[in-house]
Amino acid sequence: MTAPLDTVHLNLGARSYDILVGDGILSDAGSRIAAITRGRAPIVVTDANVGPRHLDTLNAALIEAGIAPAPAITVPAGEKTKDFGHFQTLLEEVLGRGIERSTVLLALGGGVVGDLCGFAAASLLRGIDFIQVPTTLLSQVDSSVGGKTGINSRHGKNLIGAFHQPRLVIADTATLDTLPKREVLAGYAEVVKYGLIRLPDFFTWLEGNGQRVVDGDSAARRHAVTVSCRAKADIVGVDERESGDRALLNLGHTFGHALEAATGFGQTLLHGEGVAIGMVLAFDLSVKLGLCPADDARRARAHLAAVGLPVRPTDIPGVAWNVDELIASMAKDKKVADGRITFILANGIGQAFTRRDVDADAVRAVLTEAVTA
Ligand SMILES: NC(=O)c1ccc[n+]([C@@H]2O[C@H](COP(=O)([O-])OP(=O)(O)OC[C@H]3O[C@@H](n4cnc5c(N)ncnc54)[C@H](O)[C@@H]3O)[C@@H](O)[C@H]2O)c1
Ligand SMILES: O=C(O)C(=O)C[C@@H](O)[C@H](O)[C@H](O)COP(=O)(O)O
Ligand SMILES: [Zn+2]
Repeated sequence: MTAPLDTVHLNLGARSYDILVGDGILSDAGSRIAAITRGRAPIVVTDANVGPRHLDTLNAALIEAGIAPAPAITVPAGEKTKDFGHFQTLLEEVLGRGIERSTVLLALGGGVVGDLCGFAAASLLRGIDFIQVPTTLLSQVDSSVGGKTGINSRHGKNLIGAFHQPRLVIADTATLDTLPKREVLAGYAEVVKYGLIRLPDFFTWLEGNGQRVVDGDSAARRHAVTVSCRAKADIVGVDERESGDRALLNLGHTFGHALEAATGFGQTLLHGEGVAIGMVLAFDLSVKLGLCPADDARRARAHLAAVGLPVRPTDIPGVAWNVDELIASMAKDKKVADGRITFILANGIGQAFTRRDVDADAVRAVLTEAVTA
């Protein structure tokens, strides 16, 4: 039985690849994987939550394609795994398997596994192939696509990494059936991001149907993942290395990454939750600067809140936010140029743009209001 799938193509010349989206497609994916590994077993990297739930399906697909699976490498679950220590351990473990330049890594998991495994693939033997099998909503709509890989530093989020494109992405939306609700919501923030950046009609669709996506309705979920992947592929296809429009995908992230850093990259604030709050702050800043109608900011905030996402820092219990620290952290953002932070702002829903010279007093005022609200 072959499950129906949508194919999104990311066009990057010699580095082009397909993103396959569908409900239950992992079981049928063995031959697609075998075509890349040339019939050999990939080295699967997964985490302690995902392996027990989805490794059997992947291994059965490999066996059906005539591949005897190798034992998977399991890393601890969670954001703290995206650090130097776990990166080193992973590299040594993969090297211990006796790899060649034709060895293929396969990331089975969320954005943490994908970013870590992708960076390992970028580094080992100066670059080997890897395949993404994302198992969180966030990784299916965002992190598995586009080739940003890396780890965090004590100086900030994703400050060490490489652009390294996967050879194939297999987004089986059925894997989301085992994902905890809080993680589904965190991923949903990145779905909303595409609407807020440049797809106003998609945002309107989400206002009416987003709850179905969050609740795991199969058709709605597949539609949301496919539209998101198409939106990201369109942007990355013209600006792989973020010299222009790719920065729009960072809507909410300058604030969000600073909020994540302030909470120590753990369970207090998930990446997607930081992005939800950050997008609301970006819209608030746009309104304060007279660039965006207040009603558009209200709609963005209202929708994120309606599905159950945090929309202001004070929605996160038990954190004493420090505005100076947040601003210092934002100053280490990768989009800083000539000492000035680049913000992603919006003229309205679906009308995001980048702006370098943002009034520092306005940024401080927006943050101060948000942490005291
Ligand atoms: N490279 C990019 O372009 C990009 C884009 C967005 C986010 N990111 C990064 O992605 C990371 C966040 O990714 P994430 O939200 O997927 O987090 P994650 O990888 O930590 O996964 C979230 C949690 O869900 C568990 N999990 C994963 N799949 C599961 C499943 N199917 N069933 C049950 N549990 C499951 C994981 O073990 C983990 O505990 C952040 O580090 C962020 O910076 C990268
Ligand atoms: O792919 C991109 O480009 C993005 O910005 C997607 C973001 O959702 C993602 O969180 C990314 O990792 C952030 O990139 P960074 O360069 O700000 O670390
Ligand atoms: Zn993100």
